[in-house]
Amino acid sequence: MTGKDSIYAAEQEVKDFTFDANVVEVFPDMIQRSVPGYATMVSTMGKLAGQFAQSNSNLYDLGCALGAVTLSMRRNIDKENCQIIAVDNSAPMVERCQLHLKGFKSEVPVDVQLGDINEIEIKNASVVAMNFTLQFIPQEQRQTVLEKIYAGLKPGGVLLLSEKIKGENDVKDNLLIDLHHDFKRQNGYSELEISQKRTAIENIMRTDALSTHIERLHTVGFGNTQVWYQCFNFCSMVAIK
Ligand SMILES: Nc1ncnc2c1ncn2[C@@H]1O[C@H](C[S@+](CC[C@H]([NH3+])C(=O)[O-])CC(=O)[O-])[C@@H](O)[C@H]1O
Ligand SMILES: O=C(O)C(=O)Cc1ccccc1
Repeated sequence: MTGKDSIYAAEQEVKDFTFDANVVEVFPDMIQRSVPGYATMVSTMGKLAGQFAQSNSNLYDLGCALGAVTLSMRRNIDKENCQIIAVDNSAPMVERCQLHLKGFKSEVPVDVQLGDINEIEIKNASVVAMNFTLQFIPQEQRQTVLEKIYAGLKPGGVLLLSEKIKGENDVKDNLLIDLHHDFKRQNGYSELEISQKRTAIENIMRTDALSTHIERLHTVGFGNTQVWYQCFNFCSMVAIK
């Protein structure tokens, strides 16, 4: 069973963060204590998926981790002949996700795939969800990924995108970072855990400003983009084709 995140509790030589078996064990606790509004984002993405799902189409959960968004989307789909394709490039995540999904019954088929977002095909999609995943794609590749998603979406289809964001200048960025660190402290993380985690993700998770995200979504063709959630430096958007 999953446990409490104490990965950075002891002082250590901090290496780049990876989604390995140790992280899988504590992932639900880690994400719940680290991301303000995570449960709200997951449940609302499910509602939006239910609203935008089209009959005879695919719904994608890219960077599915343990499948929280997949489960939330699946609970809300009431259209005929939909299937969910959940993708993650971490083998231990995919393995645990498959196990986890078996615990819930549904009519909607789910295909959990080990794969890289840069390499998978997106086709006949009414909904594509990326809940804190684009941030792990190198910045110079993000537009290409979004172009592929846009091309694979049906007219009226949506991208549901949640991201940790950077403030628009250093003053605003530091204000958001301080509020987020306070949130983590309140959730029981020590100063050492907060600072070692920050070091672990600084090379592998580069955040963009919200304005960069919005401009990029418009550049690839999305006509309507709406931010529907923001708390500190955590944000969720819906982009409609
Ligand atoms: N190139 C890639 N291709 C596929 N997967 C990737 C890639 N890069 C990273 N990942 C995967 O993206 C997920 C990011 S976690 C998403 C939470 C989930 N959406 C949730 O709603 O609970 C967010 C976080 O922990 O910061 C991990 O499982 C990675 O293995
Ligand atoms: O763990 C943290 O403090 C982070 O900021 C990383 C993060 C960002 C978004 C989703 C999950 C974890």
